[in-house]
Amino acid sequence: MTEASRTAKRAALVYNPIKVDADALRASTTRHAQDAGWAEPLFFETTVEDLGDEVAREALDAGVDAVLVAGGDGTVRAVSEAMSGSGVPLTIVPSGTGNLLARNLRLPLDDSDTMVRATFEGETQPIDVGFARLRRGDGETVEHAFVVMGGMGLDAAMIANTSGDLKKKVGWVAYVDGAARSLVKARPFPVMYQVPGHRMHRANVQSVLIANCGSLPAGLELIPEASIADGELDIAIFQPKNPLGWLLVWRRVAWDNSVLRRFRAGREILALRTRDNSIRYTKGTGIDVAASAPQPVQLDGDEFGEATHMAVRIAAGSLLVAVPEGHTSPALAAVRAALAAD
Ligand SMILES: Nc1ncnc2c1ncn2[C@@H]1O[C@H](COP(=O)(O)OP(=O)(O)OP(=O)(O)O)[C@@H](O)[C@H]1O
Repeated sequence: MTEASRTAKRAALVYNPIKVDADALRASTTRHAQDAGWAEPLFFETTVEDLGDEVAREALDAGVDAVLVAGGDGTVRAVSEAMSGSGVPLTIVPSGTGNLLARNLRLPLDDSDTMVRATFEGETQPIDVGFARLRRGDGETVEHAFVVMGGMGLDAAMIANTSGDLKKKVGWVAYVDGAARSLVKARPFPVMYQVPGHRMHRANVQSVLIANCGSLPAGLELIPEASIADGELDIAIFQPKNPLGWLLVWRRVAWDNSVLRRFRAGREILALRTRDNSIRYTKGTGIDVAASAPQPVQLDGDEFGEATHMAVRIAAGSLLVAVPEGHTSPALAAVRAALAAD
């Protein structure tokens, strides 16, 4: 090893081999690393057993200066979990059907070369990461991160009921099919929930959704105010009274939030609808939700089994993401403004 290669910076690429063109991505990472004077990159593949968190920790232990992740939302979630708090920047190379984090950061979705280059020449921005500690029915606890959103109840059941084959064919539209099948069995369940600094509530809910950012594919805005860098989580408590109530929820999610909000007249219509309390929004640095019976949980669109208790906290600004030079998005612009004001 030469003196130069010992002191040069090094990147690691973590990728899901069933989701990406591995040869092309490795070649592009090597080429951009060389151009920037960095050492030969390290390459790690995810496996069915390790969705990416273990190899990302291996890369961090090897002392890398940057990590790139290429895969679907599950891979991005797992790698972000390992990288949170490390101070090492993460580049998201969009590769799945959802690309939820990349969409929320308004990153280019079809230009992996630009994202790879951002690792070596771009800028970094801190974003928040959510952590959900789940207590299982048998008392066991596990903690996992989410970068986009987590939830307990119907939203998780909907994901569990979504066929993988259909998702491959039609992408996120498949969740509508999952939702339809879950709705047939949907029963509200009683929970106690508390946001730090607020009183405890008791409610019959169909779903509790906790968002770090608010955009879903197809232009749906689930929690439009959710910002990925405000140090707070946006929480939606779904309390439809009956299956028809879900039509109201979907109307609000798909129509009100995505369409009406863009127009002033639309915003006036929205204001008139606040009496319909099928969704209650709140905000906080976390939430504790206790259910009387185990309920399904999802994190960033992947099933995480059932839990009786979910304690969610935010690790504010704990993940550094690489963005192309000069890149901005509403969420990142807000962070820059806040940093400039300090
Ligand atoms: N080496 C591998 N061989 C086979 N399957 C793998 C391998 N590595 C990961 N997987 C599988 O890939 C899935 C994770 O995929 P990933 O999150 O990258 O995409 P996705 O869930 O389809 O995301 P999206 O919803 O964005 O398309 C897991 O089911 C995991 O078991």
